[in-house]
This record gives sequence, C-alpha cells and structure tokens, in this order.
Amino acid sequence: MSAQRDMKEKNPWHTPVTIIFSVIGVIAIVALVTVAVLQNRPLPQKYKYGIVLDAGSSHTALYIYEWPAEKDNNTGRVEQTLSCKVDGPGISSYASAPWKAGKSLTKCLEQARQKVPVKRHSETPLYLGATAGMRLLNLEDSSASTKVFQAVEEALQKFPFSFQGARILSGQEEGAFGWVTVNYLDDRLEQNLQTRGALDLGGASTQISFVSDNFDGSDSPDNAVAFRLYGNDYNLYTHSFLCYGKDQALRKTLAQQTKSGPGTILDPCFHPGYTETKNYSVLYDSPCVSDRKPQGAPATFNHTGKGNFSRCQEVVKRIFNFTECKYSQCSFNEVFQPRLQGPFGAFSAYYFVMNFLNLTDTSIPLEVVTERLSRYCATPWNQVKEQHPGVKLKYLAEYCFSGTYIVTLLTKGYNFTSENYPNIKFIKKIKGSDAGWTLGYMLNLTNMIPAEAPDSPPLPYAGYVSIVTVIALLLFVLFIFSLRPLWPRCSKHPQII
Ligand SMILES: Nc1ccn([C@@H]2O[C@H](COP(=O)(O)OP(=O)(O)OP(=O)(O)O)[C@@H](O)[C@H]2O)c(=O)n1
Repeated sequence: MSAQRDMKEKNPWHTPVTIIFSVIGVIAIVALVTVAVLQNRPLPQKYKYGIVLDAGSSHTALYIYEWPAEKDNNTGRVEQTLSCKVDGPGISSYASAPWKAGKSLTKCLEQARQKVPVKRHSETPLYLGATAGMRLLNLEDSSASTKVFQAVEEALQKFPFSFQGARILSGQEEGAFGWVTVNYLDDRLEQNLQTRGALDLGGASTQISFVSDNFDGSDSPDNAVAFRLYGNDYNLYTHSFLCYGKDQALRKTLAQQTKSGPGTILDPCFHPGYTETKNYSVLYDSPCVSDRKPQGAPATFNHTGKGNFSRCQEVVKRIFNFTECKYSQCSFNEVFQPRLQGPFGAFSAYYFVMNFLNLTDTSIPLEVVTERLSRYCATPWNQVKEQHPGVKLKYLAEYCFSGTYIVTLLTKGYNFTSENYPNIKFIKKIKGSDAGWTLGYMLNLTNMIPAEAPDSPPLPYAGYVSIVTVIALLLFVLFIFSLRPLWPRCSKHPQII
C-alpha cells in the first residue's frame, strides 16, 4: 500500500502542475483550430442580380441573372434565375403607338420586382438591348425609333432597379456577346478549352461567330472582335446578316415569287392545301424588301402552298448572292468568312424550328435531314394541323419554309458539309441559362469576366481545415514530448526507494 502511494507521488503525470499544463495546452490548441476554422469559414451565400431585356424583332424577353455576392469578378458562377416572355410583338412594332411599347414591358418587370430581394433592388442593374427589329425601324424612320425608346425608358425608370439605359446593339455586338454567353456557360473561357462557335437565328437578322486559326482580322477588319478573357486572347470572326432572320427571309422569298406573277403565289415552301389571302403590304413594308408590288396588281394576293422541298430550296437560294466575292472566300452577299472551325452551338430560331421538326440530332446525316424535310413539306396542310393541335397556326404554317431556310443557310450560305454538320449542336439552354446575347452583354457591362485569370486561393477550404488540424495535433504531440524529462521511468518492478 505504502509502495503504491509512494509511486503515485513520484509519477510526474500526477502532479497538479503537469495536469494544469496539459489541460491548458489542449484548450489552447482546440481554441486555435476553432478560431482558424471559423475565421475562414465560407460565409452564407448572398446573391447579386442583373436584369437584361432582349427587345427582339418578334418579341421581347426579360432575363434575371444571379451570382454569389463575393464572386463579382470571378469564375463562371452567373446563372439565369428567371425568364419572362413579354406579351405581344417586339417593341419595333409599336412605332405608331410608342406608349404601348413601354406598357407591354410592365408585367415582366413586376415579376422581376418580386423575384429580386427588396434590399437588392436599387443596386440591381437593368439593361435593355434592342436588336434587328429596332435596327430596321431606325433605318426606316429614326424619329419613330427615338419615340419608342423614350416610351420604353419612361416605363423602365418607374421600377426600383438601377436602370442603365436602352440602346440598339450593333450586329457585331449581338454576334460577339452570343459567342461569349455560350463559351462562358460551357466553362470554355475560364478553362482555356477550344471555343464553340455561335449561330444565332432571329426574326430579322442572323449571326455567325467563331474563332478560326486562319483569321486574324486583317482580311476583313469589320468582322473582327478581339477579346482578352481570363488571360487568353481571342480573335473572333463575327458577322450579322441584317434581313436574313427567318421572318425577313420569308418576306424576301415571297416577294421574289411575286415579281413575275399576277395575284397568286404558288409557294413550294408551304404545305399543299394551305391557302390564304394576304395583303401585299405584309411583304413590302420592310426595308429588307426592295421589290415592289407588281404593276397593276390588286392590294391582296392569294398565297397557296405546293409543298415541295427541292423547289422551295431553289426559291430560297435566290435571296442569297453567291456570285461576287472580293476576298479569298465568302459566305454570301460578298461577305468574307474564314474556314469553319470547331464545334458550333445553334440557338434561338435554329433550335425552335429544328426541335419542332425533330431534327436537333446532328448525327442524322444531312441527306436524311433533307429527305425528312421533303416528306414534311409534302404533308397536306389539314393533316399537319391535325397532328399538331397545340401549335400556333402562324408558326405551324411556316416550319416547312423555316426548316428549308435553315438547311440552305447552313450548307449553301455558311458552307457546312456532311462532314462538319455533326459539329453543330442545336441548343436552347446551357446549364439552365438561355443561349443568346443577353448574358454576354451583362457580363461585359458589369466587368464580370476579368481580362486576366483570377488568383485562386492556394488551398480549397477543406484542405485548409485538414492542414490546420494536422499541424495543431503535431504541436500537441511535440508539446507532450517536450515534457519527456518529467515522464516516469519505465520499469517492470516499481522501484521502492
Ligand atoms: N416556338 C417558336 C418561337 C419562335 N419562333 C420563331 O423564332 C423567331 C424568333 O427568334 P428570336 O431569337 O426570338 O428572334 P428575335 O429576337 O425576335 O429577332 P431578332 O434577333 O432578329 O431581333 C421568330 O421568327 C419566331 O417566329 C418559332 O418559330 N417557334
């Protein structure tokens, strides 16, 4: 008994000083780890917002984007959180009653007011960009275009957001920002991957934008846009064809067919059995159409479908000029185009039309695409209506023309072949955000894509926590070892002094 008591007394671990020392050591290390971890813990996410209105020729759409507040100038974290289609036509259609253009936008802006948290309203930028419809109105009647913008601005200023102005985008901007959107959402810019070209088909204009090794802008400076994004330089080729959006292309194709004829158009691009009386003004009231109503013709014409793909393609081809080219190579209408390169994303009306026709899969050979289109165009109008009861008749009547136009534009216009047609992907959205120019436009105006690659933290948060914990444990073990002189001597038989 007394030997045991003696041993206890000699064992330094049992001295109060050592116990207090150890407890303080442990507490200090736990405190150190806790403070370090808490201090560096990612904060609960707060979001910032941006709103862009795409005022297109056929309609206006509002998009809200959000991103984590602390990532303003950082990597691909901006996401679309709401899209709202404005009721009615595009703002350029309100030239004779501009106030209606402003009023038409309010419903979607009300939705935006609900969606963005109140405390973020005043700092949320709101942009309106108008495309080919307003470009055309501005060409035709610039004072009408100014009035439409005044009405629209007045309406937008009534909302609590930070309104940054309404303006017409140039065709070059529309093409380039569409390309930025697609490649940003695909993370191709930040990761310096091969970029994806952008094919955008609207109602009044169409854009093609891509990076090609044999294009540095010297051949055709008007088609060049230089970007430095995330530390990489891009020489983008871009061209916007005004009047080659699918609605204006349809007018041009129809007007072409009225040139010689009397009051009836027998149209191979519309289904057999389709027949409508239309006013000539639907064709000629556009700066895209230079032909005029045939001499002595009545005010209206009879539009009758014949449903013949190959003849439709012949008529469509006539709206392109393939004969002149002062460069080494052209697409059409004397416009330079370098060799096609890389994958492409085709969106807007490219997607709507090819999706309706069940032709978004580009592994389907081009010959099969044309066969299917031929069959679809030859389908009687009544049968088409029966098969698609839910589709708006105006859209439904035009899909034969639109499909033919898309195939002709891609193959004859831009020179896609059977070999590189599969490089095209028809897309609507990428990771939940619509493909289109709006996101690229906002990223540019808010400086959200840095020219240089952002510095990334040396360690992710989990790695940081692990390292702090391991070092703290090591310190603790070292501390224990530093008390070694005080450790009891090991012996099988306790020494009794
Ligand atoms: N389900 C749908 C929706 C739209 N469209 C067509 O797609 C085109 C609209 O494409 P969009 O990108 O919205 O064009 P806008 O922005 O209106 O035109 P632009 O860019 O030329 O100003 C229009 O011809 C419209 O008729 C379609 O065929 N099917």
